[in-house]
Amino acid sequence: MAIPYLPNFMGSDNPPMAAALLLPSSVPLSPPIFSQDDYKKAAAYKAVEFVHSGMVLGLGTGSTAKHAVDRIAELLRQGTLKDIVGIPTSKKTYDQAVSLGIPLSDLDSHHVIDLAIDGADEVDPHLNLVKGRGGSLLREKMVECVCKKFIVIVDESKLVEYIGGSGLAMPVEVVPYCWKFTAVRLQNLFEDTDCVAKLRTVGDDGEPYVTDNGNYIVDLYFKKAIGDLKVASDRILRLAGVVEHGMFLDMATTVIVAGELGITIKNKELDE
Ligand SMILES: O=C(CO)[C@H](O)[C@H](O)COP(=O)(O)O
Repeated sequence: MAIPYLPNFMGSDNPPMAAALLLPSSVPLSPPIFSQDDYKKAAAYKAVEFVHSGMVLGLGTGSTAKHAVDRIAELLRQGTLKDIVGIPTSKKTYDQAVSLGIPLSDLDSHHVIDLAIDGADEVDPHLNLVKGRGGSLLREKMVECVCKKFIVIVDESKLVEYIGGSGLAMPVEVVPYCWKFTAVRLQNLFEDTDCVAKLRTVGDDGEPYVTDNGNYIVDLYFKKAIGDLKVASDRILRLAGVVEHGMFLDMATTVIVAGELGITIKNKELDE
């Protein structure tokens, strides 16, 4: 079926992806609609092409990374990949990988990781990221900062002009002790951007969301750009009570973006 403007991830070099994205035959020849999840899957499958047998792999967290973990498991089952060791970045990913039979380990046993694949909430033109809207930023950062290669997989909705530019949360993991005090201090750090700090909650009762590490998350909402990101990062990390923040600066080596026009691969070394 020739569909003129199908993105290039439908190419014959990737039949599984093509199959995954083909619309059912009952759908008429009106322009095919690809969902955001189709794009996430396309980016994830493309990233897994960079995985080789024998690698130690950082396994990301979230709805995009989940597709990559599924695909790695599929290639292991097929025997196309062998001797993979996964380092999961959350309990959720750990559970998914265990259920799929991916051999797992941790940072205590593997201090260097060959490749990590993970999603992101925002990607700026310099490949700086916001991560952690899924709540796993601490383990993600611990794993992804020791990777030789860190491939970020996103659909095009995650591209922003500047960090914070989506108007959505920039998460900060904080210890539960006197979190209100820490939230106020965080908000005050960025008062010139009319920043609002909010505790992340779950359920109707407003119970605090608790991370895999037993901490809380304070989400920061910026109304404008926060300026020098390294300075902002240092200021946040200097606050006692802060464990880690969701800005991943200068960490991604490659970003794979899937969208209406197909797949774009941005490499740090080429773009900087
Ligand atoms: O940082 C993350 C989890 O902590 C996720 O990678 C990020 O939230 C993107 O998630 P999704 O792929 O579901 O859009």
